[in-house]
Amino acid sequence: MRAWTVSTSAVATPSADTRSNVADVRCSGSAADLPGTPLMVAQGMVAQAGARMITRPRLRRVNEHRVTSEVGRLRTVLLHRPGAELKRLTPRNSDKLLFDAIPWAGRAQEEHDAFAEALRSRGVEVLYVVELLQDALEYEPAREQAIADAVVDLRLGDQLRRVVESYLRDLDPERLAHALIAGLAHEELKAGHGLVYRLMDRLDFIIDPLPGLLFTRDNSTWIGDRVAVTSLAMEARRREADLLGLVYAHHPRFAGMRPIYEPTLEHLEGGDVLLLSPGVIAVGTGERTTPAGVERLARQVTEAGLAHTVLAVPIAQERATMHLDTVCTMVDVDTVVMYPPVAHSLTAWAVTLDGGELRVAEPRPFLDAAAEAMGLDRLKVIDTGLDPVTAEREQWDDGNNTLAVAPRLCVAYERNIETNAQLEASGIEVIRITGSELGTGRGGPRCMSCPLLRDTPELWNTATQNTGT
Ligand SMILES: NC(=[NH2+])NCCC[C@H](N)C(=O)O
Repeated sequence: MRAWTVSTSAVATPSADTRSNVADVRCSGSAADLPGTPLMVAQGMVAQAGARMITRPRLRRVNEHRVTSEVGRLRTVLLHRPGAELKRLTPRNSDKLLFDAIPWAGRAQEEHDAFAEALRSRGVEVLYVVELLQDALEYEPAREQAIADAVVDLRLGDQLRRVVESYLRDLDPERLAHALIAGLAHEELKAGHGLVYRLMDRLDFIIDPLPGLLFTRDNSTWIGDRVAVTSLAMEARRREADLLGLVYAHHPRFAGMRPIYEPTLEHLEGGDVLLLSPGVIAVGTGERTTPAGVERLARQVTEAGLAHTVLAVPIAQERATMHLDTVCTMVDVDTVVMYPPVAHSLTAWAVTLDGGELRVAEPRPFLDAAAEAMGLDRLKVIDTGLDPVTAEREQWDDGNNTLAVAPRLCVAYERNIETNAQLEASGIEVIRITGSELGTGRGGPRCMSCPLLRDTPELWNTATQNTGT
């Protein structure tokens, strides 16, 4: 990774308006290959997130975000600390909001803080969605877009829509971000008269909460130096991508970056997207990502030179395997951990760009197709060797959903005792975190994290293949 140093004298002075705190400065130090590249510099701000004071990051270079693999040393990650939206979950709405149980919100926050701390203690910069969103909402066009997205719901009708719009317009960025994420309950809006408001169930929401935002992997995912703002398949999660889209479009940290995918395109979720190696992407297709979504992504990334091969990997259309990363994650440059029943039965259809057209190869075993595209003799599988019942239980509890912090170092839920023991027996260091409450949403460390910057591992730094960067 390049070491950038920035003249601190160029950092703008603090003020409430993010825009006024953005300044162009010049690189110094080891930036000889990019002389005079402009830096976007946002001043350090302090924000209240829950009960904790968080200092916002200060310096960012345009396009300082880049992810070319699953396992390169993790430098920057985007998380969402679960908040009031978890307290909206009830037995009546949890199915629709895609949670399998009602989480104890305070404990979930503690678990999440420990997750973030485990990453920080390994030198990872942790960003929070809510802070980036609040910053973005300082901009009038971002506010307008956010409000328009929130009231598009046809359930509202014209009259109530106008009331909600004017309610949201009166909120400052912090409270607006809160309403967009935690939702707006019927009782919170004193809309008084009006047919829709009066006929609505008192326990219903005018703006639905977004508990799924916890799983930042799904609503946006980075490929090289571009972000894919995804097209979420489940109604309950669609607005998440709108919020991430706002962040990437309006936050100065991402100025100049054009997304490679958008929520208006065919369904594609980040949990299905695995960056096997620079230039090679596996994309699961099942309950969430559609074949059309894989085809669209393949076109976008091959035409942009971000990848040379996209492997379409069909997975069972079931809740237990909603994304490819529920059954397979990478723990080293040439090693995956996989749910045993699928390890040798998954297939892959290799898609490449040939004379402007997408060419689709005949399906082959996933492990073979992946190894070939990655230029490896073989892709190693950590065979957890578990009996079928333990394997099924631990898969359900996201045992295969690890987050690599570096090659052979990953974060995993502690409860998956057998899977973690097998990982360690194979030479993978495991950072264990508790997830009894976080896991009620059916997602593990990989689902709860969106890497923004990883080093490219040594193996591929020297490789001659198309790196897509
Ligand atoms: N990448 C993942 N596996 N994400 C898990 C998402 C879980 C979430 N409750 C959903 O159903 O959408």
